[in-house]
Amino acid sequence: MSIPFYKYQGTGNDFVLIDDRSQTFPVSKALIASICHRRFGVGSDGLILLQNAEGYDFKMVYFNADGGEGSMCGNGGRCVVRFANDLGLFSDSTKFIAVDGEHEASVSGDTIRLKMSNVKEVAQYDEFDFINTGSPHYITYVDHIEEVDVVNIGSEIRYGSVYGPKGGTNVNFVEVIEDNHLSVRTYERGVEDETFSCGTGVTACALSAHLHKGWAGPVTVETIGGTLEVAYHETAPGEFSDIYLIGPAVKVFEGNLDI
Ligand SMILES: N[C@H](CCC[C@H](N)C(=O)O)C(=O)O
Repeated sequence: MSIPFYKYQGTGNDFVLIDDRSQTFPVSKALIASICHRRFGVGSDGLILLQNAEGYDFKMVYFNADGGEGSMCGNGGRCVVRFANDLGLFSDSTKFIAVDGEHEASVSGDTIRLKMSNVKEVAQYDEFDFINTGSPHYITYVDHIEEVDVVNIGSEIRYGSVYGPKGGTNVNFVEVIEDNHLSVRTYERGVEDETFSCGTGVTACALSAHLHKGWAGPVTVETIGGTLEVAYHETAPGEFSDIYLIGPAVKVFEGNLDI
């Protein structure tokens, strides 16, 4: 069977997108992992099905590269918004549903502005912060981000005794560049590697930095794959609404999967 697919990337976080409005894609962990595999498949950090949903322009169903159904993906969200726009499902602004609830987004040129779920709780510890921005994020601050062994330290924390048994966590390393400006590198669970950018992670780091530094935002965040911006409103100490993840998302190529 031959299934058309589209490859998109947002700041180097790349995804296979499938128009599954007919809901005929044969979801299986092994199949999705093989499509995402960088040697045997198309190669991507995840796979997203665009499906119909009543009352919304579309539904986003996200899978990590290991084939497991993931929690929210911020860069994938921006890519599926661009995909829906390319398919003609909306013109400037959209409302869609994902695993963590409803999202609004708008498209302006190359830039996608995606509204993220509200954050009601930030856990702060001596060594790190923990924030769920649709996906779980461990956040720790470093002085020289280019020297961090992201894969080894990240996987120790992801599989460690605190978060391992709870389903794991994504692990972010943050260097403060100047006021309202960060550099972030992320170990992503489900990919089990460093990715070029992680949208929910970048969002969590911006909120964490706001609490540490008292910045007004928006916060500009450098990732390996490019620059993102996070705007937010702190409604009460450690509670945020109107959180927006802003940055580019583009189509790279399209083809057919022989499965
Ligand atoms: N790349 C994604 C995160 C995917 C979430 C996933 N790695 C997990 O928590 O299972 C992002 O841009 O937000």
